[in-house]
Amino acid sequence: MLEIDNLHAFYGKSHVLHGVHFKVAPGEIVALLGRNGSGRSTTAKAIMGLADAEGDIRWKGQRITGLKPYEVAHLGIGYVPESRDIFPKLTVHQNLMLGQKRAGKGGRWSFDDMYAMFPRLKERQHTEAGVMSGGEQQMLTLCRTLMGDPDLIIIDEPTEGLAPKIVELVAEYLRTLKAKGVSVLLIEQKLTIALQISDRALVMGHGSIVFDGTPEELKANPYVRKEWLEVG
Ligand SMILES: Nc1ncnc2c1ncn2[C@@H]1O[C@H](COP(=O)(O)OP(=O)(O)OP(=O)(O)O)[C@@H](O)[C@H]1O
Repeated sequence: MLEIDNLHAFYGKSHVLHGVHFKVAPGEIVALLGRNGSGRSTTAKAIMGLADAEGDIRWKGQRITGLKPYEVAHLGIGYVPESRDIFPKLTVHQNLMLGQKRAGKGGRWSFDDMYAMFPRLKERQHTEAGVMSGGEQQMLTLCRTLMGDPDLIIIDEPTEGLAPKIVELVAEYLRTLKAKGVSVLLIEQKLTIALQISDRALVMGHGSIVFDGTPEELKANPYVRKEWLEVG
């Protein structure tokens, strides 16, 4: 479904991705792990047309390298960046309505689906998004992207800074996506959560993929965990 081969990315003269290659199959949750600065966010940005990229990014057989961000989104790849991405002056419900623009009313998700996943958003549906807490804005960003009905969603550090209870809700959200056939590329620091919910784990180091295997294979590989993830 998503196939990446020999991907290089650049910030000006700085060459930060060096031949990245991996695949995401339909309905698969793939965790993209690695230390800070290893190139995970840049990989997401390169796919979304937000970083200078060379190489092959294929989506459903079509080469999408170098497309504009709105073109990539239009093809069905949703992106939830690390920074919260909401319209602060609009209400929660209005934010979700804007998210729905790509899908129209024919999408697989309803407002009620979002409110069932995150009841706090239902309580606050008429509240201006900008006055909500960081965690609530994070939930809204996830839901707004999902309302566009992507077939793949790329999520950068969704649990960063969230209370454990909300982290559990986010994990449940990811399981719901998978149950409805949405693929997920999950950039995550929390190894335990990432390994619990993912079908496959990728580890990046210095702008390359240094491990690609199942969560069980990663758990059984102390070398990769110690060398590239700093856990024993
Ligand atoms: N806008 C930028 N301009 C120049 N260099 C950048 C920029 N963004 C990231 N880099 C560099 O690119 C490399 C990869 O960074 P990237 O953000 O992709 O890593 P990461 O694994 O996602 O880590 P983090 O969680 O810290 O973002 C790092 O060396 C980083 O310093």
